[in-house]
Amino acid sequence: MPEADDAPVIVSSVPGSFARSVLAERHPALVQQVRDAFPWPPEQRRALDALLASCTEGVIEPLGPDAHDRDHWDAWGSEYVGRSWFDVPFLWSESYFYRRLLGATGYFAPGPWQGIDPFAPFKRAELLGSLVDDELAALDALARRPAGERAAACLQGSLWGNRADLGFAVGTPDGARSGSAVEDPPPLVADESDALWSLLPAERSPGAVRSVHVIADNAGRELIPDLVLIDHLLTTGRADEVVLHVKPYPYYVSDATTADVVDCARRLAQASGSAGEAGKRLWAAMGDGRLAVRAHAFYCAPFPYSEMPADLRHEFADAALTIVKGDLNYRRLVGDRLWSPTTSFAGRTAHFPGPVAALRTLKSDVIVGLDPRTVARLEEAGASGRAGDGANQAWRTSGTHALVQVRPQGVL
Ligand SMILES: O=P(O)(O)OC[C@H]1O[C@](O)(CO)[C@@H](O)[C@@H]1O
Repeated sequence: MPEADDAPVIVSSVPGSFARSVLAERHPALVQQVRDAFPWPPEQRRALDALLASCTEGVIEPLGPDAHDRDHWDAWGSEYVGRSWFDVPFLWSESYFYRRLLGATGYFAPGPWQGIDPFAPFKRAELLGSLVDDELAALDALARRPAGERAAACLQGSLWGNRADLGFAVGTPDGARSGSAVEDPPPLVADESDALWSLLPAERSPGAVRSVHVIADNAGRELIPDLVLIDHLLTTGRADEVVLHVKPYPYYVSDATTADVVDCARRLAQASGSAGEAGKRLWAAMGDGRLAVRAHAFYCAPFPYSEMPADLRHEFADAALTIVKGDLNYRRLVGDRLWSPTTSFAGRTAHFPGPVAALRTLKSDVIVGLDPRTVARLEEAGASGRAGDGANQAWRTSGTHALVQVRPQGVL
């Protein structure tokens, strides 16, 4: 696989590819699930049916003339209009699919369905589920452990929370996957946790305010451990303030919006024991500005982070560290291309305006920053960890593996 900047952009037209399966199987299944999840009026049902036909057999059509963001999407990809969804960059077609799905449900248009999150029933079921109760109760035992162990556990919880996303469950044979309560996770394929902590020492002399940014991924069982990690950073003095970046509208099924942050903070604050204490601290931190939420329009744009606008660049440049969560953010961070897995992570993230860490379980073909022995071991073992199971690339997409990769500023 190529290492140069001209590594092939991932498209969905390659038979048997992961990207093809997302468009051919996952998107139609999702349209059906959203259609069934609400008593939509006829107009929305017709629009969802039209989207289903378009994304499976049709071509990309422009947004309607009244769409508030028509100009944006014209600028972002008018050259794709009239082409098959499968033939354009995977990152673009997925992003546009979610934009169209929300358009079909009336999310953007003035009227009674405006602002209704079509994925809310799935998010709500997860947040109210007993798995969250178990994960919150586990925080009591964590509170009794030494500081170093607590830090490591908070980081692991946030990392493996990425395995619990709902979009990933759509179309999988078992319908859902285990999440942050991973019993016995395999070793990380890259573990630069020490470098991450070294950027945020707890002991330090008084000085400038230290900001940490977290680019969130999924709500629910991922965002709760993210918030626990944020609480840990704030209470241990590793961060003076945290900025949590979320999506400006529902996206990729379970991606967190501001409403989801509030729901998760409330779920924590209403829990008993250590979880409740953390929740109340987080609630207070949001109230006094030590925990701020941002929902920049760029987070739903179909582009890599190398193309982020100047105002976001400016924010990250001043951060002690930006933690980038999840698979989609990883694709946007390093570029949605078929890189050689040994391509340098520092090189691929050199565009990022400040120290950056990726916490991600592997759910797509994009991967960089591995050492050759790890690649050989993964390709030998396939997805399951059993040698010779015949699925030697599945480790990239199965969500069973995870990584912590860090680029401290200035290391290229
Ligand atoms: O929630 P995450 O970790 O960003 O994962 C979402 C992943 O799901 C997919 O969209 C497939 O549906 C991947 O392409 C994407 O990267």
